[in-house]
Amino acid sequence: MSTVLLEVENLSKDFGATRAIDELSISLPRGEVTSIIGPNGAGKTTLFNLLTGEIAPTSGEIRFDGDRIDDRSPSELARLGISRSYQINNFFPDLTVLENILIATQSEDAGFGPADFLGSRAASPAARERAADVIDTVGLTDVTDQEASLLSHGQQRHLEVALALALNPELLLLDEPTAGMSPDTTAAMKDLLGRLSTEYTIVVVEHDMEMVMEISDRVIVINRGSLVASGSPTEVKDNEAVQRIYLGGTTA
Ligand SMILES: Nc1ncnc2c1ncn2[C@@H]1O[C@H](COP(=O)(O)OP(=O)(O)OP(=O)(O)O)[C@@H](O)[C@H]1O
Repeated sequence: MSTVLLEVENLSKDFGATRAIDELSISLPRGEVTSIIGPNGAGKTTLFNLLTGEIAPTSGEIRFDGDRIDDRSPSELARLGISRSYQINNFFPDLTVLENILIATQSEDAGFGPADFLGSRAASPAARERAADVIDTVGLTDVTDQEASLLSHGQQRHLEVALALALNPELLLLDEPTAGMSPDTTAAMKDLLGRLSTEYTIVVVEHDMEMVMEISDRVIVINRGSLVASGSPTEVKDNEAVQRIYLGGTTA
């Protein structure tokens, strides 16, 4: 088994005259936590959307476990073992935590949507067990039967991660998991990512530099769609080109 799980080679993405990703090549080892950082407009969200199949590249290749995936849809990628969390709320607000997770678990079957959901009691014992595991992992067991809309902001962000975990991924892509969180809930998310890092390969786009430095095995810095630096948090922090980009500032 190769140590490299995800490879990006000469990847470019143009939006009209804007080149958002410019001949980018990176490779992500299996089992590591990689954070992607860069200043506003650097191309982080575009790269994330390319990795998750939301948009197609203009040129270049993305490979997962050796196979090309740059022409695959998000649901095909989910079946291959790549799942993502969203910055925006991606759950059904009127359904409970358990019901949301059960829908995500079953949505691996093509075309399955909330209208096909017969209720949590109709779910198979295996699906219920998987859902309970995922809910326990993210620390939402106490609110299993609460409507998602009634959860706190921090709990809703944890539910977003749980939805990605419900698909049983190998690679977990997290889009700003601590966006808008208080220091307490940020600490809870940091704990969760620490626990998940023993089981999954994780890619995070994150603005909270303290968190990036704490949770990452590797940090990839991009600017204007190109690679600026890649290495351990300390290597990247000490890199002159990185320091120039951030002009001594501490936020992404
Ligand atoms: N759908 C689009 N249409 C046109 N231009 C786009 C589109 N999406 C992104 N861009 C442009 O591509 C470049 C990279 O944007 P992107 O959102 O990927 O950066 P980012 O690093 O995620 O920024 P931020 O930290 O501000 O979210 C920017 O110049 C942006 O204006």
